[in-house]
Amino acid sequence: MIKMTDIIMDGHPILREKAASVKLPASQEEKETLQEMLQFLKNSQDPKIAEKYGLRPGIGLAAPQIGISKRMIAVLVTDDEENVYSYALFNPKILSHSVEQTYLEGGEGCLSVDEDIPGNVPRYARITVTGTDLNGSEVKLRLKGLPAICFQHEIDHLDGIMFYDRIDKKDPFQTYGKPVLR
Ligand SMILES: O=C(O)C[C@@H](Cc1ccccc1)[C@H](O)SCc1ccccc1
Ligand code: NI
Repeated sequence: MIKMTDIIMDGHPILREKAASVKLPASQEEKETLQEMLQFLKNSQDPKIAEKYGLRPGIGLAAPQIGISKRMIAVLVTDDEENVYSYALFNPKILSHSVEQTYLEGGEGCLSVDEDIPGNVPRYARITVTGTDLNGSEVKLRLKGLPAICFQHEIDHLDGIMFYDRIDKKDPFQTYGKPVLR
């Protein structure tokens, strides 16, 4: 199982690389890794398991964060209407996005960053994402709210972008449209 000791921390060069596309169909090993990434999120959101293994709750994880520079992400997030988004995708890509922006009220965090970095992170309010799931099927998702922010955070990891790169240095608490409440 993936534990916090498997998470690569900020400063490691792999978090600044552009991850390689996964040649499809994915290998058995790549499928097992992606499945383990989703399982980590489930474990991290289970109070008993998280407590037992000292897991930080996570709603997303990108393969570079476990030392694998491949375009693979897992997302396990609930939106404000209690819809659960549980996805493990190869080669996720933002196909289109709104002009309208948003930001997560209170700022963002990252499993690869221990310290709190204050500031609002501008994100697209709505995105259309595609990718290939563990069964090899193409998935197309239209997202808004926290799921949209989460997918953008994870896809940024595949391009070597950390959330704090996007915080305005001159005015970190600048707002971007209507906030997504935690
Ligand atoms: O480091 C990661 O990629 C996982 C992040 C993803 C994330 C951070 C901020 C906003 C959206 C996604 C972790 O899940 S940080 C923990 C967390 C938990 C609930 C809500 C926001 C952040
Ligand atoms: Ni992160």
